[in-house]
Amino acid sequence: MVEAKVVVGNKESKEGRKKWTAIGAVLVVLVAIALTYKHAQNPKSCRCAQDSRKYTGIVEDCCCDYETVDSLNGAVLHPLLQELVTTPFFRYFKVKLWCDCPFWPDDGMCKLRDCSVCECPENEFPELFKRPMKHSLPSDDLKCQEGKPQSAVDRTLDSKAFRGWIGVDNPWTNDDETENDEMTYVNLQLNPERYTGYSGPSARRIWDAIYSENCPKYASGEICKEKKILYKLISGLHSSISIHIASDYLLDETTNWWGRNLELAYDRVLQYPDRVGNLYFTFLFVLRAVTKATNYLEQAEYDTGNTQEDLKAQSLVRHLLYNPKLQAACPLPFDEAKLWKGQSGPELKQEIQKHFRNISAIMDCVGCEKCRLWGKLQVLGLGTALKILFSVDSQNYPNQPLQLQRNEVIALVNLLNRLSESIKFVEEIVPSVEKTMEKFTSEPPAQEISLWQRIQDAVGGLRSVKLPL
Ligand SMILES: Cc1cc2nc3c(=O)[nH]c(=O)nc-3n(C[C@H](O)[C@H](O)[C@H](O)COP(=O)(O)OP(=O)(O)OC[C@H]3O[C@@H](n4cnc5c(N)ncnc54)[C@H](O)[C@@H]3O)c2cc1C
Repeated sequence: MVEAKVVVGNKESKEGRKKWTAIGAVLVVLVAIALTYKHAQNPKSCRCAQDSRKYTGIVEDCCCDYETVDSLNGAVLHPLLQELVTTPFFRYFKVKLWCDCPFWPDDGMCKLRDCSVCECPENEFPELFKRPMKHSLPSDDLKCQEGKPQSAVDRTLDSKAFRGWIGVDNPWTNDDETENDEMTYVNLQLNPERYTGYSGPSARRIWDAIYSENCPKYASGEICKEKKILYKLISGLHSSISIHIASDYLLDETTNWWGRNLELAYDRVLQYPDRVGNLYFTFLFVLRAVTKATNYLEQAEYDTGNTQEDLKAQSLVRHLLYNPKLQAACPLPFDEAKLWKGQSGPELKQEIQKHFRNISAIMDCVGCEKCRLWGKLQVLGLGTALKILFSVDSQNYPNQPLQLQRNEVIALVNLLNRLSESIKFVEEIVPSVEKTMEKFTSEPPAQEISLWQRIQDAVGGLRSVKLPL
């Protein structure tokens, strides 16, 4: 009996399996039809389901892919730069903070005290920084040369051997960087780039003015590659600024609670693949400038009077310039040699230079001190990258060596660090945001209210909520 029951039971279960297989097959067909229909309605959501990692392949106009940038940045560049920018040499930036707008009067719309910059007390910044010309060569000082110019010593060798900081003009930027009473030193570590509340028509007018500098004459027609590059640099910087606002946002003003605002990151940057692409482009462009200036940066002096910290800065710079992983994975992040070719090259370069100088001048119109500080620093950083890549050709003209000001080097490295932080943020956040967006788009609209709560929860482990100050 027992055996018979077992046999009957097996028979029953076989039939049952057949029945369930048939139901399963029908379900599979139904799901396939539903997915095909959904894909036709919303192709993006299906793509996201298959691959939540949106950014793959070569970064447009660059020589390196997204995956390599992410892994290099995470493993090498980000940790290195984070340490480098805390050294005394790189943390003090000289800047004119007066709002001295040549285009329209200041209409600052800054709402928060976080807008203002904490300047350095006199005794805080390095002694050596106060005497910037101490190391420069008195090449045009004719007082001690007894009249005849030919009696002057040829200092070519000296100036090669001597690696002091001198004041040289940057044709890409507007500011007069030479020492004057209007300049203040700011400790960048005390003034992080984050949410300040600066917004509305004032901020919008600045961005509009900056973008209109890109192609004022070509708005209707084609943009040449060089102009496109200027646009991409500005857009990449804009993405980075928005990411910093989102990553350090005042979530609750009454309790002074700071943390990540992922909705803002998504609304302003992540939902636009071109803005993310431009961020990666700008990062690679600046990285290329840094590596191209290797000889100069390697030999430069990083003196602030604090031997231990200065040696650390020098050693970190070398690690950055000669990193084997960087050299192997992304030896030429961006190929500047492809630009400025053809007959109109030099004029085009001058024209773009003029536009970039205007962008630099517009920074004086930013109606929020802290935004102005970081705006000026990062535009100077971009101007320095442009100068390194396009205004100096020491390979073909060895008698025109690259010369940078201390402030330019500080701006360049701090800009690279800011971009590296933004890339890290995007890389960490994109898969979770995309996945949550995918789930969200496949669920009924009743869930809408909790979307950002769910994204926050999904990336909860990555969140770094700041305690009230
Ligand atoms: C130089 C500068 C520095 C600033 N620094 C800070 C700061 O440190 N902290 C702070 O809280 N605020 C800062 N702001 C203000 C901030 O950038 C925004 O302007 C503000 O938060 C209002 O944002 P919004 O939503 O109106 O869009 P905005 O960011 O002002 O953008 C304006 C328009 O530009 C376009 N756009 C946006 N992003 C891109 C992109 N990546 N590429 C191409 N086009 C784009 C869009 O059409 C958008 O509507 C700064 C502004 C400027 C001009």
